[in-house]
Amino acid sequence: MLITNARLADGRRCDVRVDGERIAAVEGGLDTHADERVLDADGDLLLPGMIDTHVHFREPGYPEKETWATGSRSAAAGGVTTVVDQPNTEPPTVTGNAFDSKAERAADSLVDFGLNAGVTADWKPDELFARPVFALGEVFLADSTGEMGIDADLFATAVREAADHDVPVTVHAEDATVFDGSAKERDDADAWSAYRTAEAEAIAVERACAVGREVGSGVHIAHTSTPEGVDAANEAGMTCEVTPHHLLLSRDDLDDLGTFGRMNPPLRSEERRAAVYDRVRDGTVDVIATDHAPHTRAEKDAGIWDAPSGVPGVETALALLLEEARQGRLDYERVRDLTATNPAAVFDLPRKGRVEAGRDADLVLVDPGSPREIRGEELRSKAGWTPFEGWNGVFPRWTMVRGEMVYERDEDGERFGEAGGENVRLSR
Ligand SMILES: NC(=O)N[C@@H](CC(=O)O)C(=O)O
Ligand SMILES: [Zn+2]
Ligand SMILES: [Zn+2]
Repeated sequence: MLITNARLADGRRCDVRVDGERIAAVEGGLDTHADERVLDADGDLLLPGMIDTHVHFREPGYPEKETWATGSRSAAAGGVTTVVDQPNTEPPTVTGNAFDSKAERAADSLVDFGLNAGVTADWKPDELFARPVFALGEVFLADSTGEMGIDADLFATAVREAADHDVPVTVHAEDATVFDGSAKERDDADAWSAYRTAEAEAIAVERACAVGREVGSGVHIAHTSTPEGVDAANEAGMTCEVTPHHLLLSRDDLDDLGTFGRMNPPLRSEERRAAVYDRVRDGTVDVIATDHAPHTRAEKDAGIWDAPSGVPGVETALALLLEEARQGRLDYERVRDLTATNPAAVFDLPRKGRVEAGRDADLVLVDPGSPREIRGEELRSKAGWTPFEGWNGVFPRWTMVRGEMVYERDEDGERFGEAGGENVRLSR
């Protein structure tokens, strides 16, 4: 297959030859081979597919919230070619059997995937590390959906075990001992942000990084929501990720969002949001990941202390970032690095993350000048809602995973490919 007349994030014009699952060449003026399929990119932007290192696809256990089939369609339509699933399913992914049963469900995935292993008091590290685990994580330092919060001793043990097996660790860093209990008297949506304080994140990030340094290994901080958290991770020499919702939404949006804006860590002040954005723009933040955490409308439509935490996001992340780039607030190379090149480097995926000969043909084509309005009910996630209702997003014309089209949109409508996703820790 030859993709002609593409523009890369760095502005280069080129053709891209795809041979089977891999990129064979990236050059200007490649000649078409006999019988070769030609895809004209019409000068549009060709990016490496997004590697979303943080999704909750909910199987096994909660198929009413999401399945691998629906979650991965949402990913494909959003330009995400690899997803990494988190362990707070039912059963939690803390034993060999639980990992195996999740791997069976993941066979429904349209896109490539990683499967994380979790840590609870009764986890089985030997069983887990004998399997193709993507990372240990998210390791919960405080309770979130699934109530998998653990204590400091178990965390230190877990980081040591992971280092022994050369497996990366990702951390949900909040410290419940510094949550503000006085907020519990309120029942407005902002009470959640008042309760789970910014300080609770900073303290937990520092603690997690200190353990990483002691053990002599890296930890990756999931969904950092404050400039203090980002800076603490960065100063300790660790990596971190930011979600689109912490980048683009703040406590000021909670009047509109209500309990649909409840997530962990919670939305922060407009000042903190803007400071996080600065750190995303200047490269202090390594990765954008969605923490795609679908819950049904019915579940979210509850009081602030009863609604589950989490928002969907795998389909809208890259589209929102490309709209930020269209508006001139980010550049395309930064978007590429945050969504593909950096996650591939941080999590050691040498075949992913770049439009370069030898890498997997995980590719997304977008017309960067043509945004579309986001409508929750049109997204493929079972959630059927989004905190970005009515925002603009620049969505893919097509998405390809290892040379296979998984999503295409044109004047004739939309088409999805077949389930063919592979575990990225196998055979690599
Ligand atoms: N972020 C959330 O608010 N919720 C996540 C869990 C998590 O990532 O902490 C979920 O699984 O629902
Ligand atoms: Zn989390
Ligand atoms: Zn999460």
